[in-house]
Amino acid sequence: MTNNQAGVSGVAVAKLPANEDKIIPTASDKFVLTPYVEEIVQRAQGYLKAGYPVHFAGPAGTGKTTLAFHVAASLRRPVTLVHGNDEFGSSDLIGKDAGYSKKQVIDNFIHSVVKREEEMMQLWVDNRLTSACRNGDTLIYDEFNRSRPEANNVLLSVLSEGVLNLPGLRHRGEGYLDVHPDFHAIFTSNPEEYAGTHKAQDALLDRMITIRLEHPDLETEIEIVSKRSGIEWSEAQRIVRVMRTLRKVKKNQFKTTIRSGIAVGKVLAQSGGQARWDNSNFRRTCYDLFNVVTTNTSANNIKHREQLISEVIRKICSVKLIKLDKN
Ligand SMILES: Nc1ncnc2c1ncn2[C@@H]1O[C@H](COP(=O)(O)OP(=O)(O)OP(=O)(O)O)[C@@H](O)[C@H]1O
Repeated sequence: MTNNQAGVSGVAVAKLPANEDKIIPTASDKFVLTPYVEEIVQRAQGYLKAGYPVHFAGPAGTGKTTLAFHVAASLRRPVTLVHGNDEFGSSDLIGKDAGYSKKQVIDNFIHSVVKREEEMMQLWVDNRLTSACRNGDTLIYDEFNRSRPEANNVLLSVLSEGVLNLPGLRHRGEGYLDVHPDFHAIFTSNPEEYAGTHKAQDALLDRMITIRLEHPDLETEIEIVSKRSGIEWSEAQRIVRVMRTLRKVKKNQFKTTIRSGIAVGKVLAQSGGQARWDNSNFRRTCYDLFNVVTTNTSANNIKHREQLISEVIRKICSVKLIKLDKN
């Protein structure tokens, strides 16, 4: 990604003007807006309009970040993007002192007298949250629970009182910043992720409205896989039905996500083949993408899981898929 292009997998195309630490998201024709997506978008827009931050929470690949960008684009304000990070301190959000600047005046107006005046000034550099609050931008805080709760504490007064506490600027009489009325915040998190995440403080969750996302409905998944990979709708339908059937096999824990479906579709599009059981390339790609196992899974178990995937592909691909029912 270059400095002038930022985006979420091509869904919301975003531009970053040179010298600006911001993104201007614009609508993209790759974004899929089915009734399922539309309902979520409208709910989020309604909450933001009412002055509440929105939090998209859901498992990996359920479209949280894509939705966050799409909803942010509809606010027509620049977007400040922050990714949660375990190493963040509050200064990574608000800013910090960046040294001193020294001003020296040497007055030699009277020939025999030299007067020297020195002034030291502390230099402060705003970080992303501060500039978003100052300018009324939209903050997207992706995977905010990857940052430690202490780092996120600065958000409490921003979200409830509309005030950003900047202790580092107290000496300049700017210790509190009134948050710009156009400022909005959209958060994302994955409550199922336990590696590298922290439990968000209740006080923060209480200040936002959480929209829980699950895997989208059948129609939406097919549309996304088809549009994002470039394969025919009918081919995407087979891939998605394989994914959705595997998801129901609880014991084997197949974590098939739209992302893996898009990847299977892209490989298929590139090889020019079809999503059929007798296409060994297709079967192999499904094993590689859908059979995600841990390092200590035995070779026997991996084989068994591949057989299961193969059976599901055979079953799905042997029926004529013309009707779209929502299961
Ligand atoms: N409405 C949509 N239109 C088009 N593509 C979408 C849509 N929703 C999701 N996608 C695609 O699905 C994939 C997963 O979406 P996204 O990255 O937003 O999920 P996520 O929930 O943020 O995932 P993670 O938790 O892993 O970061 C991406 O490739 C994205 O482009």
